[in-house]
Amino acid sequence: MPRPVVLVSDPLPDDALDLLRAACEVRRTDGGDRTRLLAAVADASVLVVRSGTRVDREVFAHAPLLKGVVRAGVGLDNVDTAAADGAGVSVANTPAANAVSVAELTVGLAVALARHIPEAAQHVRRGEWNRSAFKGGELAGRTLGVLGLGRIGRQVVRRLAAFDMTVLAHDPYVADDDCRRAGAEPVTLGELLARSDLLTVHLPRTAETEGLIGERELALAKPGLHLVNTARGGIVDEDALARALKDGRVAAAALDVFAVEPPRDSPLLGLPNVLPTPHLGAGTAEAQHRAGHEAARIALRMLESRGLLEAGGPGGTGRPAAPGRTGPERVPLAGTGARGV
Ligand SMILES: NC(=O)c1ccc[n+]([C@@H]2O[C@H](COP(=O)([O-])OP(=O)(O)OC[C@H]3O[C@@H](n4cnc5c(N)ncnc54)[C@H](O)[C@@H]3O)[C@@H](O)[C@H]2O)c1
Ligand SMILES: O=C(O)CC[C@@H](O)C(=O)O
Repeated sequence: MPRPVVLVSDPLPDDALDLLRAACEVRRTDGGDRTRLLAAVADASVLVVRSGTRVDREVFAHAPLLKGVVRAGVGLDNVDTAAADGAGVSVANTPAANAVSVAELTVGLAVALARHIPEAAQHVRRGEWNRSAFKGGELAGRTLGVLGLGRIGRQVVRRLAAFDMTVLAHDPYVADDDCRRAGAEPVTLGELLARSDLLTVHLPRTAETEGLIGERELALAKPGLHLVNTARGGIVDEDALARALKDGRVAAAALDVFAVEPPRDSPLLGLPNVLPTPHLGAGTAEAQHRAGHEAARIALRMLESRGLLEAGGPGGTGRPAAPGRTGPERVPLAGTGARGV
């Protein structure tokens, strides 16, 4: 049987690539280079991406052999899952792989805002030593608002509750009892905004969540709010947030994500009370190792289930081979609650 082609169009750790190479022909391309991507995907049976590759109808039209797309990471907003369904292509992600890393970055950003750490570091580097210019505030005793109580939101609750914060959460898809068990008081979005000193966003970017925090919502926010977004750009409207930061309704924002990345034209970049990071939430060795390995194993399982790889091979599931299984069978997504087709 010829070795199936797995196209990897975003950075993946070497050990995950080795897992794929043991059973497949692995080809690399740059998902940001559209022309090369469309040419390279022509022979691919599985495409493995992170957030740098837009997988849309045009990609499926250029990929007659494609059976699966694997997103090494959480957000599937860069994959058109309806178009994949139409093309008979399975889609999977690695929903749990980077939750701890994103939660830890969120805590770091919250503390950095509260204590002016980036500005203070720049100050010292400039040879200055004016300690009173950087008076901060404690997180202890303040109120945390978590928007989106999924995997990452829950990890953030656990960590910031240990800072002695009062914790509120808004997530219409989580039952109140479950929310309380996770350590947060369930509240409406309006109450979350009105009561939170620190608001942290952990939603997927969907048609429903795009612009969810806009002018009207920011007007409801408690004066002096600190906002952290490590989820997706566009959930918080950037123009509205820029206005709120300029007039002081929002005191400071830490943003790991932007509506367009890199965010060259964002109205937020020039503001002194914005702490931007370059989409670093999953940027740890541990998260990338977990996501890369999980993505590689899912890719192998997809190939097995389509009869393109012997079951039980390197990294395989060990399930007995099922001759003739070439139909459009769906590979279950890793973890629970993830979306896919
Ligand atoms: N910065 C990064 O590098 C990075 C890394 C991983 C994930 N992310 C982003 O973080 C997001 C959250 O990740 P997760 O693993 O916690 O996902 P998750 O699916 O476990 O949780 C998302 C939660 O949002 C809730 N939700 C959906 N619509 C909502 C709405 N309108 N109002 C309130 N809650 C709503 C869902 O019910 C769910 O509980 C991902 O979708 C991804 O976009 C970013
Ligand atoms: O690929 C990345 O590093 C970003 C991952 C992150 O945004 C995700 O949704 O998992």
